[in-house]
Amino acid sequence: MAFLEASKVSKSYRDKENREIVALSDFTLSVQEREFITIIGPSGCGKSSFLFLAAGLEPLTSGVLEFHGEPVTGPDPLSAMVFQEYLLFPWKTVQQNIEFGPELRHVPPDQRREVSGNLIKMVGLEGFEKRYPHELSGGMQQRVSIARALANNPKLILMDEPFGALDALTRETLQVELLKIWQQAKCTVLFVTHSISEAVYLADRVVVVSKRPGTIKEVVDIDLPRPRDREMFTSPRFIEYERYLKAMILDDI
Ligand SMILES: Nc1ncnc2c1ncn2[C@@H]1O[C@H](COP(=O)(O)OP(=O)(O)OP(=O)(O)O)[C@@H](O)[C@H]1O
Repeated sequence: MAFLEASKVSKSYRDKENREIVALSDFTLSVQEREFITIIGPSGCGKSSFLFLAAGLEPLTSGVLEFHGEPVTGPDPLSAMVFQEYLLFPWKTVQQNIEFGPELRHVPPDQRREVSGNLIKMVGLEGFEKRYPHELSGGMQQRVSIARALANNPKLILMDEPFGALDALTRETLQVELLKIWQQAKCTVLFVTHSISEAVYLADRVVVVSKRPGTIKEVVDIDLPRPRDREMFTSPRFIEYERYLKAMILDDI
């Protein structure tokens, strides 16, 4: 049994004139535990919609979607979402933002402190515990968002263009760190991106979604060794994956 199983999932919305917009159709994907999956496709093809369905934040229109063997019917404490906008509480410090989830779950203060201390180390924010979000760069705020998501010890992390708003260098640094965090946290990641190189660099498998209504065009295994390093970006195999994926997306626009 797959860890996350989508079988013939479809999702429709209604626009203001009550016309149906089919965002996803016949979307079938099996994700295994601890896989790193990236999802790419043309703008508006339903990538974010799929994450929202998997997070239980939107109901499906038809099909079957199961997470750890149970139908997804609403938010699950074993999954967490990270968005492009950092969505931190501006009135809370780094530490308080990270401890928010455990606090809601009535985890005692000393245990919460331990959890946030470990995560602050993991995401490289030591020394910034008492800072407020407005005192941090975009990259640091996104580190806090990732730590906050991890604070509930999720098994599945759904990331919607998390590095989309960051400058190129910060983005590269966070890609490297995310892979380390993923390996340490032993979780499964579904990661939506518009960047083909980011998709290849991070993934075990890249899911290519067709233009709307989004359906899976192809799932490409990324046969590059781990741990990944930046040198790979210029390797012939990496460039070949990029070229192949780009052609597939351009073919659809
Ligand atoms: N809440 C909503 N109500 C109505 N239509 C919606 C809603 N959410 C998404 N849509 C529509 O569904 C389609 C798929 O949107 P979605 O955001 O999932 O695509 P995407 O591939 O993530 O796009 P992008 O790459 O531009 O972020 C789009 O046409 C979008 O306008």
